[in-house]
Amino acid sequence: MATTQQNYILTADPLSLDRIRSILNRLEDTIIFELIERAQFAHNPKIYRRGEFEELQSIGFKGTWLEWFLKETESFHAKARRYTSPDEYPFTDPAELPQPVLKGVELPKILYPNKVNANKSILSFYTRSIVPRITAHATLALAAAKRAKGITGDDEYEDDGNYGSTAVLDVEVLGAISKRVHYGKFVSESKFRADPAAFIPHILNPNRAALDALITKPEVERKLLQRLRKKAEVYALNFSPEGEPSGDAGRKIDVDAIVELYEHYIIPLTKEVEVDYLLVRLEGMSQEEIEELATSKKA
Ligand SMILES: O=C(O)C(=O)C[C@]1(C(=O)O)C=C[C@@H](O)C=C1
Repeated sequence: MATTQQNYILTADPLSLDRIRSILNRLEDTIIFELIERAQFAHNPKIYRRGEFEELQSIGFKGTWLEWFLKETESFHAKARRYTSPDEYPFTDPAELPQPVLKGVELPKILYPNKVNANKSILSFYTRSIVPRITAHATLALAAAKRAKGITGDDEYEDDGNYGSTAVLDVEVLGAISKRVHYGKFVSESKFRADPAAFIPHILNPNRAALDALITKPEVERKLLQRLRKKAEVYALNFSPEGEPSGDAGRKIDVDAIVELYEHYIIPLTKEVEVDYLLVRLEGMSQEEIEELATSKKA
C-alpha cells in the first residue's frame, strides 16, 4: 500500500524527530533520481563559467548560464510564494527576486527567526565536485565518440552542447539538496526543545564544537549511508526489455559518488546548518526568557 509523506505543515507534531527523519529519507530518493537524470549529460563546464555566453551579455546578465536559469526559475517561484516557506531557499539573492503575487499563507511558526542560508556552499560543492564526478562516465563515452570522428581536445570531450537540458536538471538537483540541508533547522529545533538546558550554555558562550557534539548521532549517519548505498544500487540499475536487471555493468550512475556526496558534503553541511541555527537560537531573548526555557522540557 502506498504511504503518504506529510511535509512539516500538515503533520500534528512538526518537530517529531522521527517525522523529520522520514522526510530526509524521502528526499534521498529525490536526490538520487535527480542525479541519475543529470548524469546522462556531459559535464558541460561552460555553463558554470562567467562570460561564456554572448547572449547573456547582450541582455546584461553578468552571472553564469546556470545562475541565469536559477534566477529565471526562482523568479517565477518567488511570485508563487515558494520562498515564504521555511523549508525553501532561493540560490538567487532575494533582493533580486520579485515579491509574491499570491497572498501570503499563515504558516505555523515552528522555527526561530533566522537568516541561515547554506546555498552558496551548496552551489560551490555541487558545481566543483559533484558534477565532474557524476558525469565522468558520460565524458568518457563522449570522448570515444568524438575521437572516432577525429575530434580531439579535453574541452570537447566534456561538452555535449545540451546546455539547456543540463541547467534545467541542475536547478532540480540543487533545489532538492538545498531543501534537505535546510531541514537541518527543523532537526536542530527539535533537539533543542527536547533538552534546552544542554544547549543554552554553548549558545551563550558560543562553542561550535560542543554544539556539534550535541547534535551528532553517529549511528543515524551510519545507517543512513548504508541505506543510501542500497537505494542507489537499486535505482541505478538498467533493465533489459524483458525486465531483467542488467547488473553492475549497466548502472546509470556511479553509486560511490552518491555515497560520498552524502558523506562529505550533504551531512556535514546539514550539521553546519544545525549549529548555525543554534547559535542564533537565543538572539533577542531576555535573561528571564532564557532561564524559563532552560528549565522547560518538551513533554
Ligand atoms: O537525524 C539527525 O539527527 C540529524 O541531525 C541529521 C543528520 C543528517 O544529516 O542526516 C545529521 C547529523 C546527525 O549526526 C545524523 C544525521
